[in-house]
Amino acid sequence: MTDIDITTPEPISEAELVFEGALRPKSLDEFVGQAKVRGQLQLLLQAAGIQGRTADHILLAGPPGLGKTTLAMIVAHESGKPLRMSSGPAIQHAGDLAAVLSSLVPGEVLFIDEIHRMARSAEEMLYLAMEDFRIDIMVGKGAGATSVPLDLAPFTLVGATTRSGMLPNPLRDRFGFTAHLEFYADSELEQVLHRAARMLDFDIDREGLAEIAGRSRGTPRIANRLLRRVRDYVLVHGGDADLAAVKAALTLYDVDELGLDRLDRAVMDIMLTRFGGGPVGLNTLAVSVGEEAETIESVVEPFLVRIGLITRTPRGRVATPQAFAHFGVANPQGSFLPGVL
Ligand SMILES: Nc1ncnc2c1ncn2[C@@H]1O[C@H](COP(=O)(O)OP(=O)(O)OP(=O)(O)O)[C@@H](O)[C@H]1O
Repeated sequence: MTDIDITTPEPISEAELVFEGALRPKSLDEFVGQAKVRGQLQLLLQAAGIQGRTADHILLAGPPGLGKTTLAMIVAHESGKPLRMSSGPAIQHAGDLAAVLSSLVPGEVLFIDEIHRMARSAEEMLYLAMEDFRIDIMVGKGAGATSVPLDLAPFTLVGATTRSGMLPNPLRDRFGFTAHLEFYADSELEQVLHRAARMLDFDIDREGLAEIAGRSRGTPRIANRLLRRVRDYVLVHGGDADLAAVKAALTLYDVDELGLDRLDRAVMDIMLTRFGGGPVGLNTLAVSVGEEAETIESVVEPFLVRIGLITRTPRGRVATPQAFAHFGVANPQGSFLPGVL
């Protein structure tokens, strides 16, 4: 495993998906953090329950690994309804979507991950389905083609996206509620880790948990993954699972105190040394580090902005004085203050 793998917010193996499944909170009460979103969802589900109808459609927006799939599962669980899972890339034709929609049972929760990557023709079918629980199916070809309306069972759509800006307005407007998931505070990640350690029967002390939380990029998926690597380390080397063991394990995996990975460091290096701190355009940055602009925009940038290493300006991305200080690079705009972070 490389350092890119370990702090990437996407799942990295089948084994990890199984592991995640076991650790997923099953109810809103067990779900740590995102207090505002939790309260909003609770109200929405309770109101639907009182009126005996399906809950409004829900859009979950935010960077990967913050709990969108988990929340979709919780919505189904709390409504006492089955969950059907699909994803944008799997829906490449309107027919793919029609097959899913026409087989839903009443009240079912349909989760579409990466909904911004669905085919355009399917999007249009979804508008009508979301609004009227109905779709039009085209029968025949050419001049003789006719559209046959098909009634659907009422359902709740839960869409997840890392790029809510890429959703067409007519689709976005049809969601009754959009939840913007935020990165987690370190104290919240400590709770996630505490719960996971208990479930894994792994005896690790508070300081150790706090250290893992601080290096997890505000992301529960990464926190749980780092916990597993520390558990491996203690298993192999013996001794207590304490701060020293955590530091040794995470140094081995090249995860620094801020949780930066190789791609983050590559982006910062290019900005600081080649462009003197910027402004640098997104595409220039992506080409310079050999990555997709989408990955830079939805995965790398939000975290670097959040920890204060870069800012977004109308002219491009700009490194902050803290970034120069953290990487020990002289700031052409001002004085060099090592260790400010
Ligand atoms: N609030 C939370 N409390 C406890 N565990 C959480 C929370 N949010 C996420 N997790 C854990 O983090 C892991 C990743 O969560 P999840 O798969 O829901 O993320 P996601 O946002 O759907 O990511 P992606 O969009 O990449 O699928 C799971 O193991 C889940 O148990």
